[in-house]
Amino acid sequence: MPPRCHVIVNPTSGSFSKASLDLALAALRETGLDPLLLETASAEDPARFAARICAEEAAPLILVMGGDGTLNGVLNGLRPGVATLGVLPLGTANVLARELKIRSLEDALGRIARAVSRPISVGELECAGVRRRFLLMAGVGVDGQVVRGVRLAEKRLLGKGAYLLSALRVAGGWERGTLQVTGAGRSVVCHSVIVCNAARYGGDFLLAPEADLFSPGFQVLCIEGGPLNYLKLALKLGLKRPVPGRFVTSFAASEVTVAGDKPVQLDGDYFGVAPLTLRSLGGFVRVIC
Ligand SMILES: Nc1ncnc2c1ncn2[C@@H]1O[C@H](COP(=O)(O)OP(=O)(O)OP(=O)(O)O)[C@@H](O)[C@H]1O
Repeated sequence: MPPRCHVIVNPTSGSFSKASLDLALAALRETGLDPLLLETASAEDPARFAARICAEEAAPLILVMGGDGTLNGVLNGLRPGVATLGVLPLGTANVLARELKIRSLEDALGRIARAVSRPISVGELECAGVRRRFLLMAGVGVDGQVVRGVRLAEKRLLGKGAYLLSALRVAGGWERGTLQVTGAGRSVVCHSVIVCNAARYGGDFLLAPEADLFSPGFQVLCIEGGPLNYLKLALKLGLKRPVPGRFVTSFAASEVTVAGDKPVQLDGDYFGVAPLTLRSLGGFVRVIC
């Protein structure tokens, strides 16, 4: 019997199409795999499906067709060190796929056929007794506010443009409070913090080149100041220039606490409100790369 793989598909993700799904299933069968399709019907399904698969199989291969939010859901249903994940990017930003330098669906299918995988580290957030894992980044402050303010209808219509609209609304009602970020013997008072488990952010923008999915630990970027500083930061990222050091304090840490009461985003989806603690979990899951 051909080896089984589970294909968790989010039909609501940014660039999903029935044609892509059919192409992927046919390619997987051609590779000699037996794909079992699990189509999500709600935002809770990715984690539920992953938990069920890990309860039933010792070393499952789970392929995720969707974006970073669906991958985050799957990550949160996994048992540590058990599964191998494959990414079939059909989301809006597809940051994990970009981080793994996956260029297209066809490229992703080629990598699954070659079956080379490596363990990656992930992050775990703890907030008011709730734990949630993340693959890419946790943002507290302005980017949490921007993600919270994204309207679904605008995202469907404009894709990434919906984040720009939300950012304009955030700039219009600027909030001046501070956060206290503590980790690796440092304590920084700032306006926002982005704790990076991966180097890229929001697409192909290289925010934290020192952060490495394949090594434990985070790169912590503490941002000070008002809207002008965030605009400068966005322009530098857009122009592929290094992040400015004058108002961004950057350090490496494997555990970070954030005190303050600002909105939090995890892997591009809204989570809730700080305070919180973030920990790096080394070698949590293998990923096809
Ligand atoms: N069937 C579904 N109905 C509604 N929401 C879903 C469904 N399946 C998954 N979701 C949730 O939708 C959110 C967005 O999905 P996903 O990340 O796949 O697409 P995206 O937002 O277009 O891509 P990216 O995150 O890469 O920008 C995730 O939080 C995911 O858990």
